[in-house]
Amino acid sequence: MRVQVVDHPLVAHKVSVLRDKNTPSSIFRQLTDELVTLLAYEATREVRTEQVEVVTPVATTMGTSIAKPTPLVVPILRAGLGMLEGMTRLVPTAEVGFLGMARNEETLDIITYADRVPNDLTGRQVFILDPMLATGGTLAEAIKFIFDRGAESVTCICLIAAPEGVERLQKAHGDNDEVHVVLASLDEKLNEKAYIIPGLGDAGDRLYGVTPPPIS
Ligand SMILES: O=P(O)(O)OC[C@H]1O[C@H](OP(=O)(O)OP(=O)(O)O)[C@H](O)[C@@H]1O
Ligand SMILES: O=c1cc[nH]c(=O)[nH]1
Ligand SMILES: [Mg+2]
Repeated sequence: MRVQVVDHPLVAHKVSVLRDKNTPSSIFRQLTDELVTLLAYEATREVRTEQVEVVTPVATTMGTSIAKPTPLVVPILRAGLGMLEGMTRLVPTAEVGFLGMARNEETLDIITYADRVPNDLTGRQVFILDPMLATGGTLAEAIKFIFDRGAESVTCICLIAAPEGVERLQKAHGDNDEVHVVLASLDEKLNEKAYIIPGLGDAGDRLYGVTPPPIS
């Protein structure tokens, strides 16, 4: 497993505004969208391509095209949905599946409440979108879910991670070279409620302005 923290002043600036508790949902959504595009640029470096013939107005040349099967993007509902548009803007030919997952805030167990992902992912490069990697429970489960359907590789694009979550993924997938995690920030730690410190609070609530009932 490879972990990459994107070290760029624009990323650092936008993450700092996201963290601010006074940043309203409208700006939070916009910054999330912008950050995904910056992270996705790095995360897609190894996307499979093929050579194609291109006829310019003056010559014929060989060009590069994203190969089939096209990348599959999987946002983890709810918060990952805030990252979808930024990703598909950068990779418009990508296909999209959806996974609804929520952690029970008491037990920290993960509940998968929606599976809208194709059954057969044989040979596919999959990009999982979720802004927060806290205990790592959600992503560990999501990565396993995607590989169980036959995917070739999984790249997770997250905004903020806790070291505890990265360690959990290392334990689960450390020996798999086909797992890649791209982050905007690796924070200090988790607090006693498993929230990332300093973090930005609950990403879903901040994106959409509401706190849904607990899931069980
Ligand atoms: O690493 P973990 O400890 O599993 O926590 C991270 C998960 O928590 C958040 O989702 P949440 O369960 O709050 O659902 P939501 O997106 O609907 O708010 C976040 O978007 C991750 O999916
Ligand atoms: O800090 C955290 C931890 C889990 N989920 C979030 O949205 N934020
Ligand atoms: Mg939430």
